[in-house]
Amino acid sequence: MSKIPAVEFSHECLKPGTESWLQASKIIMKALEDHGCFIAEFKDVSLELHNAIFSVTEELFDLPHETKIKNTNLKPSHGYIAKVPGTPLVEALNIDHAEALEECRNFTNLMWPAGNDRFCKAAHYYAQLIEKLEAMVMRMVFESYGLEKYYESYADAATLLLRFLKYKKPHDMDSNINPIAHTDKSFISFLHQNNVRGLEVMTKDGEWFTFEPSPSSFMIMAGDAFVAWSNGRIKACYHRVAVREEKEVRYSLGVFSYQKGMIKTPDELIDKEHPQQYKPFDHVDFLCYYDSSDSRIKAQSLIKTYCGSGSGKS
Ligand SMILES: O=C(O)CCC(=O)C(=O)O
Ligand SMILES: [Fe+2]
Repeated sequence: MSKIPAVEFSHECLKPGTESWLQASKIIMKALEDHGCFIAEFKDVSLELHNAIFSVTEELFDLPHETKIKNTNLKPSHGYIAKVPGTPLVEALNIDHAEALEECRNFTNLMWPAGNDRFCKAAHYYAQLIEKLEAMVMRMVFESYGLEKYYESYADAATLLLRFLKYKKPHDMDSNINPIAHTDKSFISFLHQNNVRGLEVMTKDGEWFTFEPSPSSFMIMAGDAFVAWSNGRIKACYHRVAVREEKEVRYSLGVFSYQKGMIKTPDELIDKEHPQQYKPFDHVDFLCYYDSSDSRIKAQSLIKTYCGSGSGKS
């Protein structure tokens, strides 16, 4: 059985160009091309920070429904998500551009008009840490493909969506709390969970792998946009949430990286052996396309249908 590789990351210790950096790059590239995911043991996230962020997450979900619905966004799945048919016990709130303190503050003031500095600080600090992790991972990918000259423009166009998720335990067997298996629409996603396991990813052998919760463990998954950018070299991680434990409510945090504007496969990744598989596309437009698709096909990645070279998109 293939296991998902785990790599130790630390902003302080893992420096570009060092032997440990090159080693980590090799492991993550193979994992992204094989499974579409890997586990990061991100030492910058201490138990204390883990507890702090999940404590404010609980506080957020304890707010009344009337308050939570104020979290709106024109982009699909970027605002309050609740009472979705089929999964009524899953709830999510989202901070778009969470890397910007201003956006964390706006969200906080919307949820707590009298202010909640503890929440704002924890959310922004967490987003900044993931931003550092994202930068390390993506720099490794660009370098591994010999595309470091494009890294800065990628980083300038990257935005982070911070999602808080809650899975309530069902009181009856009829209500399902587990959303359908899917691939993310993001470029790359970072998943972190409280002490209740639930996230499962599909390995290259088609088996479900359970991600064990730990305060500094992150499941890093490639989304559909990453697949198109890499001309199909990187796989999108197919995953699902299956909460099997009865005892507690599950909370998780997702950080999803999106690109502002167009995503285009670098010319260097296109040649005779690797003909262009995806046409350039706008990331938000792809999200809208997915959102308006029939829910029966939502389990599929849809990126091929949307902008695959054989698709109708010109
Ligand atoms: O809760 C999780 O661990 C996963 C959530 C997820 O897959 C998503 O929001 O796309
Ligand atoms: Fe997902």
